[in-house]
Amino acid sequence: MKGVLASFGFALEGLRYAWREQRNLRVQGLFALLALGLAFWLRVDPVPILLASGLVLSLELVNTALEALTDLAAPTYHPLAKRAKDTAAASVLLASLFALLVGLFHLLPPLLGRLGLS
Ligand SMILES: Nc1ncnc2c1ncn2[C@@H]1O[C@H](COP(=O)(O)OP(=O)(O)OP(=O)(O)O)[C@@H](O)[C@H]1O
Repeated sequence: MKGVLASFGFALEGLRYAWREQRNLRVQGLFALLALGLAFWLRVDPVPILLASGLVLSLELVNTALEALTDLAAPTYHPLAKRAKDTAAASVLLASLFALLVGLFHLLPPLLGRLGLS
């Protein structure tokens, strides 16, 4: 049990570090909260928003970890370091684009209805 609690503490430490250092994570967190608030306001199922936001935020954390490891392995320019960083960043971009589509398909129709525009 002590080991589990320690692992949880280390994970929270990682989350605190990434939240402090990574502006993108804070922006993504803000968008997730806004989308979730909108889902509750519109009384639609929040699960798709939770899943899409969880994916984006988790991939941003993995991207942050890969950036740190890349900087450790290649402090000076290396084409493989560039490939690793750019590909990890692409995973966040792709998840964000799909999350945007989820938000549009899921929230836009009820939002337009609520605003009397449909
Ligand atoms: N050691 C390296 N070798 C080659 N290219 C690198 C290296 N470090 C960074 N780069 C490249 O330089 C660009 C900027 O990278 P950098 O890590 O500074 O910012 P970033 O990927 O936008 O991350 P952040 O979200 O922390 O700003 C990216 O295209 C990245 O692939």
